[in-house]
Amino acid sequence: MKRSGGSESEKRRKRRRLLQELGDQRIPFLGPSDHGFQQLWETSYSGLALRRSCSLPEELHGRVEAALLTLRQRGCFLRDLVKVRDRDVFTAVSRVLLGQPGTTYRYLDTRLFTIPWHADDQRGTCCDPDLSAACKALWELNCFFCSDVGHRKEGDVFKQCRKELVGAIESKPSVEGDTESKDSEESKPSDDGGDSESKQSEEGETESKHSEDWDIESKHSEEEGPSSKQDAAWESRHSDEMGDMKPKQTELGSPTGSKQHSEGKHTGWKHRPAGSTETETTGLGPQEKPVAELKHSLSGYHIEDEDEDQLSGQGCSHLNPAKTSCPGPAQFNVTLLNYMDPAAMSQLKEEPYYGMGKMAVGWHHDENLVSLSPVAVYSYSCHDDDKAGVSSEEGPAEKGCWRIGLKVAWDIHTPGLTLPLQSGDCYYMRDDLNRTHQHCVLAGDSARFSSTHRVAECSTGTLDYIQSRCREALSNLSTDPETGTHSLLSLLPATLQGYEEIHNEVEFEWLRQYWFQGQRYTRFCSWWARPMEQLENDWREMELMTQLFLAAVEEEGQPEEGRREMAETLLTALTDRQQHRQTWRDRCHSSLAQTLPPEEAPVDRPFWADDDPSMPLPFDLADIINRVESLLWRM
Ligand SMILES: O=C(O)CCC(=O)C(=O)O
Ligand SMILES: [Fe+2]
Repeated sequence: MKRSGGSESEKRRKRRRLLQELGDQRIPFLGPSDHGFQQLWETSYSGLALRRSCSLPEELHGRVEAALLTLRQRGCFLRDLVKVRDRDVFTAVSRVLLGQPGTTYRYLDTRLFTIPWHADDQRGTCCDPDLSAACKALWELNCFFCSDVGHRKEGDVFKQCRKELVGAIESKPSVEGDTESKDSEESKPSDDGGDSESKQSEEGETESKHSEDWDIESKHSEEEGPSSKQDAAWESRHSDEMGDMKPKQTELGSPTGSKQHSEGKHTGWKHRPAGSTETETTGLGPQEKPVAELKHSLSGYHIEDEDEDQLSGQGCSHLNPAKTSCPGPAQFNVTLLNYMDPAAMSQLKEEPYYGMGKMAVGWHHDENLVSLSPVAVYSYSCHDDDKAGVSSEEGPAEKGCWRIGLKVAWDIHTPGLTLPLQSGDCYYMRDDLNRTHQHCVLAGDSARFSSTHRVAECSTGTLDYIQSRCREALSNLSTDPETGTHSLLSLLPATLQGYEEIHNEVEFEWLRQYWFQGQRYTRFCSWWARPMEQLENDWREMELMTQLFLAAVEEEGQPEEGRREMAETLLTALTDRQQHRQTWRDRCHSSLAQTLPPEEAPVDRPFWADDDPSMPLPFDLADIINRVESLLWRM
């Protein structure tokens, strides 16, 4: 796995030092109702941009929401059994990857394969019409983001929205009657007489005290909490981290110590201007409203935006589904969809450093992205009709709102930032925000989806890429058309080494990654079935090539020097292969893997018995490795 900058131990040291310095104190964080929020956003989180729900075309909301519900209903959302610091862990959120056909996205030692989105009306035959429509809707959303994220002048989107936020806060939408919001003023870091400044110093990855790889490994880690049926297994493996994650008890002197208990102030914060009372009177969140009503309820809150007409109008040319590629400079090629219903989670971890609340996704950087590329996120929280009916006084959308948390990496000076998201809100992480900052997702009360659009760095992550690699390797295999006898064209060690590496790449980065995720891909969509079969056929030919390589090494009467070099090359490749096979076997047979239902259970494939006549070499390479080793000793 790629690691960026600094050694493990250096980071651990740095982290420890900063944690020591922080002691029992919490780092302050600001939400929209805190003084200084806007300024903090501008000065320390300027790469974050927000686009409110109301400024997206309603049709798009409708299609995207329907798509997400379809995908959920089909069971497409699954928790990933990822690897963090050599441990197998289930992600707390369930996920599915959509994107350009043949693209993959790799995170935490897991390669996700896209369900292809459908860019035009020529519907693929890989999935049924409902799924196909869902994929298309997310492609449309992707086009919207491609166009929107690079479209505006710096800061445009959120400046407008912040103005709106501040307006909403200043007008203290008392219709909501949230008394807690006042109390929370007392716990603002800015009210602590400068303590927020003085108590902080060079932190580090505080979050990483329970996940030391977090800052480097990025993306989701073990921080993702347990849930449902895997809880017990998860907890037993993570009791140490869970211990670490527990909020600290000593809060004295911490300006944010009481913040956690005053989450109401966030719930008291309203996006709507005072006077927009529809949600209150109906007690329903926007999602439950008829479209016309929704439009009306949002209209009082529209941002005065140069693109407003274009965005809310019918004629969004950039949404034209007939186009196969998206306009705009940001070419998001995948979206990783997340889903979590907090009610189904028996235990979510508390955000440990700021006291921000329960985390659905722990602190991380998004990994495997093109450097400096933006990330665009659509947030959809499903409102619970029953609850909404009961709490007619408070808009359910604000109560128990989902929030995104941000922090500056390796920094305990700068307060964290939380941004509540109402259903349909979108946010962008631009410039180097993802590199310099980390983000987490703080769970609200309702079930929630997000669609996170990314420019995946896929120079070695597309089907085209791996197919061309396979062709390259197989170009060294010659078959006599008359006898069918196989031979290797080149026996140069450097050449053979390259081809053995391709052999390992296709086996471990593609075949085993794919089958480890069980039947999940073929269950919903047949797109990958045939390519995977082809890759497996290519790989089998490469097994034959390795066998020929071994035969050449073991052949007597060759010049000693050349043979030694060949044997060493082969030994390295085989040892590597043997180790990786064992790692994948272990992953497939881990106790967590056993908890999965058959259709999701990892498959250890390719696997074959020693006496399988169709396979040129055994699965277990121990004997061959011994043979090559002793041959080298004898030389
Ligand atoms: O759900 C979100 O808003 C963001 C999720 C996230 O950070 C991720 O998937 O990497
Ligand atoms: Fe993320």
